[in-house]
Amino acid sequence: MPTPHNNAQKGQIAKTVLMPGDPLRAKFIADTFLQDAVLVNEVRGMLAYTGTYNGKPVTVMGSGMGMPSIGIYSYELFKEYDVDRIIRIGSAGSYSSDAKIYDVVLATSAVSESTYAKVQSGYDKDESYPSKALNDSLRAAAKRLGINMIEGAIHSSDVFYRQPSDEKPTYWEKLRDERGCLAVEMESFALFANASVLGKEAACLLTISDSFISPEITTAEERQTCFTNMMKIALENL
Ligand SMILES: O=P(O)(O)O[C@H]1O[C@H](CO)[C@@H](O)[C@H]1O
Ligand SMILES: O=c1cc[nH]c(=O)[nH]1
Repeated sequence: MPTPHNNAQKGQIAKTVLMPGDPLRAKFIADTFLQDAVLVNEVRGMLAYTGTYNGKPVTVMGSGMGMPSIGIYSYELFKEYDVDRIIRIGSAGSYSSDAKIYDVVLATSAVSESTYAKVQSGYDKDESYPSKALNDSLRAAAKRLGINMIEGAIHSSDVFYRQPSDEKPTYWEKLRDERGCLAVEMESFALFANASVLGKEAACLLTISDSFISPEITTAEERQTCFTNMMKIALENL
């Protein structure tokens, strides 16, 4: 029962899907952590693998970058493949001295300028929310592993490269100080909105890859391979 964007058969996708933006991060997770991983989608290079972790079935699939992209893939997974829960595992830029490079952030909400949810379902608020039960389960998994997580709102942005501006405070200082956003990424607002309208569960774990307040930055290779703590938490949650 393939879709225009996914040529997996229905039974080839597990009930729980881990979704990094980068399809090569999905391949890394399959190669590093899964047993008996099988490539089940490669349409548009959006690699998806299904295997097991400690005997539990799981699929890892790239979402691409931005809300339109994760909007398509997550909607199809929930609606056409009967997926119950999607855990995004992404990279993020820190807006706060509380979130340092390689720290893991658990999103408690996603604040966004995106029109995705309004257009998709008429939802006209600028903040969407993960599943409370799934977040609790991720907290318990992190605790079992002894991995520290920072929690808070995140900014889901439609724009990666903004034109420089002299505005003070900056847009990101306002998001931090007025909305409590710890960091920025580009997908969770749409993922949470899709899960909510379809009665499914979603959550988002992020690893800080760069910072708006200090010059620290990680390479593309590190982003692909070194974000293992959030991967371990998401897998332990199974
Ligand atoms: O590392 P991923 O999961 O792709 O997440 C972040 O990285 C991309 C931008 O570089 C955006 O997709 C953003 O959300
Ligand atoms: O969306 C993102 C992800 C990582 N770093 C950023 O600055 N933005």
